[in-house]
Amino acid sequence: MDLVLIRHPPPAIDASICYGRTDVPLAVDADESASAIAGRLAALGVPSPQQLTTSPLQRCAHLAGGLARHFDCLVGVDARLQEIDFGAWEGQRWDAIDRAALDAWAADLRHARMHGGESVEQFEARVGGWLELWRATTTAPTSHVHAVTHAGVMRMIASLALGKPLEETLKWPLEMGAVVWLRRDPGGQGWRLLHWNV
Ligand SMILES: Cc1cc2ncn([C@H]3O[C@H](COP(=O)(O)O)[C@@H](O)[C@H]3O)c2cc1C
Repeated sequence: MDLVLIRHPPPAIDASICYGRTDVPLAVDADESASAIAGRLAALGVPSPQQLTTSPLQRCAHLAGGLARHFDCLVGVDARLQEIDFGAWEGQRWDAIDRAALDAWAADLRHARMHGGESVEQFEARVGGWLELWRATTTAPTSHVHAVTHAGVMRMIASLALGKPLEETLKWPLEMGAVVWLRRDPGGQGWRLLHWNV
């Protein structure tokens, strides 16, 4: 089975601001973005979705709506696909956040939650719970799950699925609106990365 993960298009927020669970609107038209992404999916040879799953945040849900109109399919919402919660850091400029707090977070990325939001460990449990849905699935080997989600979620899924440290996948470039395609072969050892950031 295949996982096709789609990052939302650009949100209307300055890149210097910290945002994770903040519900930022899209800066672009959802239907136009959906058409462009659908063209990219077709060029890759991804089968049309029969159903889409999306993060509840509008930057994803609105794109999922556009894709659902384009493909004439259903959309389901799954809160496990929401971006990490940066707590008190949400909405602050990254360069305005206390340097010592940022350093302490980077030094213990897995457990630190001095911002009062989610630790990476908590985030991993939530996102991993969603990925686990597809581990023991008995669906046909050709089945595809299409999900609209966030950069942090996609990097966490790649880390868990490919057995790579999150510190590594956090460094992989991932554009707004980018597609990631993972495949789990029947009887295979695990997931393979077919495409990253296309
Ligand atoms: C450990 C960790 C550090 C992060 N720093 C930024 N993001 C993530 O949160 C922000 C919102 O993502 P999007 O635009 O796709 O909704 C981005 O900066 C993204 O990289 C992170 C996520 C995680 C898990």
